[in-house]
Amino acid sequence: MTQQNVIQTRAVQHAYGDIAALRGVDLDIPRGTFFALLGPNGAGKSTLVSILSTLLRPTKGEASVAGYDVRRQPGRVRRELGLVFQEPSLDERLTVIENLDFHGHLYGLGSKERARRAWEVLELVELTDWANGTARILSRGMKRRLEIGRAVMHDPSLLILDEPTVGLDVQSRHRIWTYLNALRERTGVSILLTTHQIEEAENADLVAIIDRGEVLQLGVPAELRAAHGDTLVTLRGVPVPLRTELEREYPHLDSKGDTVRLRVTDPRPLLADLARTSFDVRAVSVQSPSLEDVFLDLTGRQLRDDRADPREATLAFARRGGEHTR
Ligand SMILES: Nc1ncnc2c1ncn2[C@@H]1O[C@H](COP(=O)(O)OP(=O)(O)OP(=O)(O)O)[C@@H](O)[C@H]1O
Repeated sequence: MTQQNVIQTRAVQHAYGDIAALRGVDLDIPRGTFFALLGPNGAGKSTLVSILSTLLRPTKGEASVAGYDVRRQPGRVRRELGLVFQEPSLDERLTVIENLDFHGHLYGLGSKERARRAWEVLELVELTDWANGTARILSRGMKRRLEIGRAVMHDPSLLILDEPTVGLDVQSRHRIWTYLNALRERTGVSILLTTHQIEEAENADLVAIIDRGEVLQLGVPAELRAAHGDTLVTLRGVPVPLRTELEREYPHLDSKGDTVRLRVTDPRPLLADLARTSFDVRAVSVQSPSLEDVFLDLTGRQLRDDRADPREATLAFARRGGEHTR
C-alpha cells in the first residue's frame, strides 16, 4: 500500500451477522485531503470509520491508514489517528488542560512535549482562558472544540470526525469549521469527515457518496454536481407568448402565474435563447445543483430520509460504540 495515500481500502466488506454493512469499498485518498463520506443513516459510514480506526475488523478486504495495515499493524494505525466521535468522550472531572495532558500521556509524549502541545492546541481552539476549569462547565460547542484539540495532541496524520457537529447550534458549527481549517493550514493534517449534512461535504476536497454499503461516486464536489445534478433556472415575469415558446422547447417546465422553472443540465443554451428573444422577463435566477441533487440522481431517493434524525444517529452510535469496545 502506498505511503502517499492517507487512506487506502481494497474491496472492504463488513457484515454484522447476515446484514451486509459494507459491500466492497475501494478508496485511494491522498495525504492532506479533506475527505467527506456523505450518505444517509445506515449507509455504512460508521462501519467504515470503525474499520479504519481498528475498532472493527473487516470481514473481507484490505485497509490501511498512512501506509499501515489495519489488521496487521493496528498499534501503528492508532498512532496515526485522531478521533472525534459523535458521543462526548471527555473526562468531565478533569480540567481542560488535564484532559489534554492525560491524552498526551496515553500516546507516550514526554512532560515538556505534553505541556507545549497542550498550550498550542488550546490556543488553536481558543480555550486558553479555560485551561484550569473543569471540562464539566464548558458549553457543548466548547467541549467539541476541546475534543478536536485533544484528538490532534499527538500530531496524527488523519483526523477522523464522525458527524462532529450533530447537536450543535449554527454558530458553534461555524466556529468548529474555522478551527478545522486553521488546523489544516498549520499542520497539513488529513481529515475524514462522515456526514449527512450537504453543506459540510460541499467544502471537502473529495467526497464519496455512500449508500447501502457501496461507494456510488467519488470525486471533487463541483465535478460531481456538474456530472449528476441539473441546474434550476427560474424566470419571473414571463410574458405568455414566451411561455408558450418555452413549453414547446422544454415540455417538462413547471409554470405558476408568470413564473417559470426549468431543470437543465447546462443552462447556457437557454440563457443564450433568452438573450436573443424579443420578449423581456423581469428576473432570471440560476441555481447550481447541490450534492443532494447528485444523491437523488444516483439513487432516486432523498439523502435526508425520515430516519435522518441526529438524535437517532447519536443513539445508534452509542449502541454500537458499546459493542465495539467490549
Ligand atoms: N452493531 C451492529 N449490529 C448489527 N447491525 C449493525 C450494527 N451496526 C450497524 N449495523 C447495520 O449496518 C448498516 C450500516 O450501518 P452504519 O452504522 O455503518 O451506517 P451509518 O452510515 O454510519 O449510519 P448512521 O449515520 O446512522 O451512523 C446498517 O444497516 C446498520 O443497521
